[in-house]
Amino acid sequence: MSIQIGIIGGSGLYDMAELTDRHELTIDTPFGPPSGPYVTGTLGGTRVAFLARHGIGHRITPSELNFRANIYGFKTLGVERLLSASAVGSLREDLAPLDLVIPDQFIDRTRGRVGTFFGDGIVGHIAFADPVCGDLAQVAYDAAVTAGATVHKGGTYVCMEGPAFSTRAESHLYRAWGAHIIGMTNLQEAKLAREAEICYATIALVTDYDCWHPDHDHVTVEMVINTLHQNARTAQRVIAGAVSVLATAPRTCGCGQALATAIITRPEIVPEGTRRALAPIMGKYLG
Ligand SMILES: CSC[C@H]1O[C@H](OP(=O)(O)O)[C@H](O)[C@@H]1O
Ligand SMILES: Nc1ncnc2[nH]cnc12
Repeated sequence: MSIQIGIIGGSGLYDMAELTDRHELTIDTPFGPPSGPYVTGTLGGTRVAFLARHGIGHRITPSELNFRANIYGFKTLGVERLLSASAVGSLREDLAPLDLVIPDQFIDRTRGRVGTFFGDGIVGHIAFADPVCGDLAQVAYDAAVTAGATVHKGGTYVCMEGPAFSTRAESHLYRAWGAHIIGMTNLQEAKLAREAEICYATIALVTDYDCWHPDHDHVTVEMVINTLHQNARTAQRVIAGAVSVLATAPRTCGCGQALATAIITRPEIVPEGTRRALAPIMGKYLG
């Protein structure tokens, strides 16, 4: 049975306790293994698939994440809308720890990560001016308001390579660029989800003021995890609320047709192996 809603949990969100009728699914992909098993289950009456981004026990660094495999796995399950939850540092005074942000832009400060399904004989270029699905972001925002969270709609997420946190000079630079929050994981996910014609939006949980703020210590993992523990219930309520709305809201955005104008390679010259590997992602365009 196809599962249309996916959830990818980041630091501190390794499981969804409310999931009932749970099954673990190990999915192999042409790009290697995803971060771990997908947990399928029912959340408030709706079937969802959950994946812990960094693996069980948090053992995969942001640079080591197999973003292609993670998105491919969701696609093969039938996922059309993917909600991410992520810990972020704040680059603005008014975005305080425990606040939520639903970002709508990214700045890519990663290096050498694979962030596309294209290659190996097929070339395509998706539009990425608006990297987040506006409809899904609105649902996430509304769910956060309903859950009683302090939530900010929109904002620019700097995706840095890590795993070390930023230097103070970098932190000030990102502020000067007008960015709002910083993390290490969302950019490639958003790109690959778009290529896979999956709606993507992220619920960013502010855990710290990074290192620019004169009145706050530099960021530590302990600080991040302590804040996440305080916010875990809220995050789960927001996700559950969003899922209940998505369950009955038809998909009317353009994400499901993102590849319709993107592929430039003549279908008949796409190598057989590439065609086979990409069948779940773009088979409908390859004849
Ligand atoms: C544990 S602090 C740094 C870590 O937290 C964020 O992870 P995620 O986006 O998966 O919640 C950040 O991107 C870093 O990977
Ligand atoms: N300050 C920070 N920088 C990068 N990733 C983070 N995740 C949580 N806080 C962060």
